[in-house]
Amino acid sequence: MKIEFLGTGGAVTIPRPMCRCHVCVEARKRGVPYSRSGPGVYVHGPNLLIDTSEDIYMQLNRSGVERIDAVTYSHWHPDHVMGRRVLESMSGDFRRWPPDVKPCDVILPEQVAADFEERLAGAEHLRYFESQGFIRQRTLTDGESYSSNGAVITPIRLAEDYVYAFSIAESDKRALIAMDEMFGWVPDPDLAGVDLAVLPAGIFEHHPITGERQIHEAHPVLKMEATFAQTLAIIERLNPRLTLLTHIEEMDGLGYDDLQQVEALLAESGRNIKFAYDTLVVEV
Ligand SMILES: Nc1ccn([C@@H]2O[C@@H]3COP(=O)(O)O[C@H]3[C@H]2O)c(=O)n1
Repeated sequence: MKIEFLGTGGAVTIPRPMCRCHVCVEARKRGVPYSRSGPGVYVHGPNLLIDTSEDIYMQLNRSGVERIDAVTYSHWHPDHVMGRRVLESMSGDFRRWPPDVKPCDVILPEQVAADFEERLAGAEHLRYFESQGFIRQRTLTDGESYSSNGAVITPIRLAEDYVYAFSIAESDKRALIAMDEMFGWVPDPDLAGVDLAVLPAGIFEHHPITGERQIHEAHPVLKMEATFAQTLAIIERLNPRLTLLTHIEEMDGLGYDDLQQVEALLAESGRNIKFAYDTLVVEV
């Protein structure tokens, strides 16, 4: 299987509109890999799209994706779902009569399905798409898996229990893809040693090169969002062959070159941890 990073930004993408910080100015000038659009990953093989940020239209048009056999969502947050109308645009037949629509499977882990009923009109929107034949919805109870083109996809509920990571097994390869929300998560031992882990980088309480504090110790976000240091501890336990970090927030003020330096420091201590960037494709 191949993992394609459609977007490696977080809730605040890079560049942030009208921001004049050096990271945003550089991203506006240089584009990818300095720019980072909304969170989204596509898995070639199962042909599975994970999350649809507001940037999904641009991302799919820019990408090597030729068909989507299934879409799933990690959680209800707006930065991960607000591009969902792509399900209509990619499947709808608006001229033939009767229309020749090929529905796409939308696989919802049970808590995500429940949260879509309460949040951002997600369930209403998906029910409309289903009524038009654009999608077929399927809710997975926790522990249940879904097969697509020979790959087995299992949602894994995180400590932030409204959020799921996805274990994807295809022939003798295993990938773990977590789109966000590592706070408090202790990976199950049976996940140890996956070939590839895709994880959110976490927020940078300290500058990863200078060590300088970047987030006030009393900031409430430190009680809600995993930090980069906490993410590194999770990686220690998970012990993947390769880790790719994503969901990199503009407000952390780290550009692509900064993160390349961090990669080099991690490699010096024998850790195979890299920062993903928009359009990156990795063979597992
Ligand atoms: N003070 C804050 C608040 C939030 N955040 C990031 O914004 C994201 C909001 O949605 P999320 O996907 O839960 O992840 C949050 C943090 O990355 C942040 O980095 N700093």
